[in-house]
Amino acid sequence: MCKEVYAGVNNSVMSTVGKSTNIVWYECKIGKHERQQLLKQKGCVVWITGLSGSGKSTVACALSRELYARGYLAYVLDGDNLRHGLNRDLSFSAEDRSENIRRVGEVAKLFADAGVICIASLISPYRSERDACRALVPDSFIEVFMDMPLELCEARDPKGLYKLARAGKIKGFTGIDDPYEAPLNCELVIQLKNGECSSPSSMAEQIIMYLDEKGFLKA
Ligand SMILES: Nc1ncnc2c1ncn2[C@@H]1O[C@H](COP(=O)(O)OS(=O)(=O)O)[C@@H](OP(=O)(O)O)[C@H]1O
Ligand SMILES: Nc1ncnc2c1ncn2[C@@H]1O[C@H](COP(=O)(O)OP(=O)(O)O)[C@@H](O)[C@H]1O
Repeated sequence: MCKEVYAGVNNSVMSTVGKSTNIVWYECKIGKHERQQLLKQKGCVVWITGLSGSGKSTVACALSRELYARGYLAYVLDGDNLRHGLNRDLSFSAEDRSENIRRVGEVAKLFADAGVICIASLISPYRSERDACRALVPDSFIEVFMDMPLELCEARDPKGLYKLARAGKIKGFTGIDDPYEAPLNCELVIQLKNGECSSPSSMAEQIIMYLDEKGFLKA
């Protein structure tokens, strides 16, 4: 929340934002537009949501690779990886997951402002928090739902976490004893076709086609 308080010296607008008082936004001469011209692309956020094991990290990296091969700059913000650093203080409680999503949304916004195609891949189980991230970059948020059945994710179980959750050794595991709220109005849904999972590169291609159609792959 930003509350304008008063005009300080040089008529600069002093604000209170969250717990910060008396702060002033500093505008740089080189902005998003200039950076986009340099990179010949539009900064945006591709937000990949879905259950653990649904293929978020795989498609995020495939997308980053395919974009790189075509000369576009992308950067992956992966939930698991960010929990090794920026978000290492957060657990999997509802409150901490919300804070996790909020922080990743803010970081993604910075990357988009830098002109980069930011690919955020995290479970992000709550609709309202994903919507809040969308509201940070309203015209450049592409929500991608990895709509894979729980049974498939659980059968994959690459880290053995579902097994532990079923055995009661992990409490509050998404899809088992913690909620996942599927998107209602997302830009892209990636699903099984005739019961088969497409290859990561064809999923990446589906996203690239969308980015191209919407004009993100030109300045
Ligand atoms: N309780 C519980 N529930 C879900 N996931 C768990 C949990 N504990 C650990 N993990 C591992 O953490 C990864 C998810 O982290 P995220 O930051 O993406 O989660 S969230 O968006 O805050 O819900 C997730 O990685 P992915 O499998 O890549 O999704 C899991 O490996
Ligand atoms: N399109 C795909 N086809 C087949 N296997 C896949 C595909 N995408 C992911 N996988 C496999 O599924 C497992 C989970 O993928 P991962 O990307 O780690 O999911 P998430 O990041 O959602 O947890 C991995 O073993 C991965 O190799």
